[in-house]
Amino acid sequence: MITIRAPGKVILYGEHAVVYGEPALAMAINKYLYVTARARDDNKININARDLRLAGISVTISEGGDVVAKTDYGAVISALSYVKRAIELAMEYLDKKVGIDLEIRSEMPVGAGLGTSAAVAVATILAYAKELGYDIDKRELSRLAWQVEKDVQGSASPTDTTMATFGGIMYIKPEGNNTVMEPVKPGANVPLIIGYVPRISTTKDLVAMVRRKYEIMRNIIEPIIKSIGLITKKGREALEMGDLELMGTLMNINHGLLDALGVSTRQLNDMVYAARHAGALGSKLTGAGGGGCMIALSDRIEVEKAIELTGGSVLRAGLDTNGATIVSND
Ligand SMILES: Nc1ncnc2c1ncn2[C@@H]1O[C@H](COP(=O)(O)OP(=O)(O)O)[C@@H](O)[C@H]1O
Ligand SMILES: C[C@@](O)(CCOP(=O)(O)O)CC(=O)O
Ligand SMILES: [Mg+2]
Repeated sequence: MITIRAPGKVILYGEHAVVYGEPALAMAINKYLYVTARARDDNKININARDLRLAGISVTISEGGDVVAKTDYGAVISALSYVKRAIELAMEYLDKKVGIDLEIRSEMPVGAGLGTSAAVAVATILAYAKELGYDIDKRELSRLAWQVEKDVQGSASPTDTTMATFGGIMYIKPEGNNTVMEPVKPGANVPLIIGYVPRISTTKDLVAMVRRKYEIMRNIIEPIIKSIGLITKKGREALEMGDLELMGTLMNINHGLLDALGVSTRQLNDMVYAARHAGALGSKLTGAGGGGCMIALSDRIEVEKAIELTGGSVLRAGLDTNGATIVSND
């Protein structure tokens, strides 16, 4: 039996634009998704995902007290699609099919922009390989997990899977099927507050929504995407110089452009503006949007309170520098 953990991430600059080949700047956070794997002696795959919230349960209670519970089968299968694809690709890559019990736990809200889909893909592939006694190179692990995101999401960048695999702060630029990833050394400590509200849509739907806009009015959407790319490059310089004020200004512009793409919401904007009014140097949504998470560049308690006053929850997280690691191996 083995337990693997993989970190979540926040994107400082560049979400959505990175799906179109622009760079992104991301930081792995010390909040983790855990996968425990135990090989079985049959061919079954048994998945116990404790943190998935599924709507739509129907229960029938008969006279004798028997209870029959039903849930939307399609929704269950779709919710488990990242885990299922991760196992399929791991089996293909290792050319070895063995039944497995998987137990999944997340310290992060699922589907809120912190990259749980990538963390679950990375941790599942690594847990399957290690439980069967194989080593897997981190570059290969991150490539396979990116493939999971591409297959399930339809279109995906390597940002989240790279962060969940390697950790740290990374400048990422997709180049075809390759990923240029450059570790970034910050010139100052970067204080971040994460605020979140529940998200209804998935990353898959939000990425598809931006794609539709891109196809219908490319001459308008493309400059926004390119502009986000320029912000990311400048943001990296600001981070390396430790210029927090410039970083904040760039976050604000980035948020405006994400709003222009249609991926912000009223609740996200409320949190973003409340944080700025309470003294944050900058704030933006992070991840796919549509609800979910925002980040504020600040360490002020007033900023946390302001986010909470809008109805958001606050998550305190620091930097993860290890990426995917073994937690225990019996
Ligand atoms: N703990 C988990 N167990 C099983 N699947 C998970 C878990 N966490 C995330 N996933 C998968 O990832 C999806 C959320 O991914 P996504 O919409 O990309 O949001 P994010 O990556 O920002 O959390 C879930 O709907 C589910 O399919
Ligand atoms: C919107 C996007 O740039 C980031 C999505 O992040 P998350 O799944 O919301 O954590 C998509 C991607 O990079 O594949
Ligand atoms: Mg995701």
